[in-house]
Amino acid sequence: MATIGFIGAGNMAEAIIKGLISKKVYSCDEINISDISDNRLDYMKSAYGINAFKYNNLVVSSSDMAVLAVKPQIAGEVLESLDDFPCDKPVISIAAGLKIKKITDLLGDIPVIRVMPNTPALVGWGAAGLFANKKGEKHLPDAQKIFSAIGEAFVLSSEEDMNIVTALSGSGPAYFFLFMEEMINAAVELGLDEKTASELTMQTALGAAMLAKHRSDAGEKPEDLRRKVASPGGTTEAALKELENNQLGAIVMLAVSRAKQRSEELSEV
Ligand SMILES: NC(=O)C1=CN([C@@H]2O[C@H](COP(=O)(O)OP(=O)(O)OC[C@H]3O[C@@H](n4cnc5c(N)ncnc54)[C@H](OP(=O)(O)O)[C@@H]3O)[C@@H](O)[C@H]2O)C=CC1
Ligand SMILES: O=C(O)[C@@H]1CCC=N1
Repeated sequence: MATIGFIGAGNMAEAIIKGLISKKVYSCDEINISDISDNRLDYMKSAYGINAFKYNNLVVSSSDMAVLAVKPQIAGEVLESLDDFPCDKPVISIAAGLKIKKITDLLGDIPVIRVMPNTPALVGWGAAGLFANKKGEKHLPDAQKIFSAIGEAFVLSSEEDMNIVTALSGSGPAYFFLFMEEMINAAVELGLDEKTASELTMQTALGAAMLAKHRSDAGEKPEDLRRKVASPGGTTEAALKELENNQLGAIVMLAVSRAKQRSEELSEV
């Protein structure tokens, strides 16, 4: 699929790039990156055999599609520094909170596709929300192809929804990792060795996610599956009561709302 260039080659760009190479969506020589850090460029070049550039402008001019993958706080200054941006070159922005309007204010009336990916893209299990401006709509199939190759891609009906998607699936992997960390800690504190605790936790998380995904086709929801684990008067019921009594639902609501609010705040920087 022609060439793709990443402005900023950090954690999320690496997850996408590794996914794209392993799924053969792009070959290594069709992927360009730029980054402020020479060490990072050297690492990415040697790890993936892709083309590394010191200057963001060179990545734009060498690529058919540009992916903006720097932190939202510096996205404005990075965009301002891109000279004479071609009016027909599509930009995929993965920066949390960064609105399409800010991008077109700085680069002109160009095709823009906002995407909120997540790091499981690294292993082909990403989840991404996409929204394009009018000019970007014709590039949406290409963007969907890219993000479906490394997971699942969902086109959103409004740009506003991007803040919720950011709080849900963009940040979401971290919530599950924290839950896994806490499960491992609990098992270790109760006397299990760390390796066994860690492997059992990971396999359980994977199994639960796979089961939920498979059974959703048959109309079964996570709450139905939860009930099948919790035998009346059994161990799971005892544990779930503790989670409920300690307001797990309210804590999750608070966390996801705060992430959404932070995404909205990042639109203002
Ligand atoms: N991490 C995640 O799970 C997700 C992140 N995102 C979004 O992806 C974007 C990148 O996040 P993430 O990969 O985590 O962040 P990182 O900090 O890991 O990556 C950003 C990279 O850009 C580099 N950089 C800094 N300034 C410039 C510049 N002027 N020109 C070119 N490169 C520069 C940084 O270098 P240095 O570190 O030296 O400053 C760093 O290597 C963010 O906008 C974030 O909102 C979206 C979904 C999920
Ligand atoms: O934490 C962040 O701001 C980024 C966006 C979603 C995941 N990581």
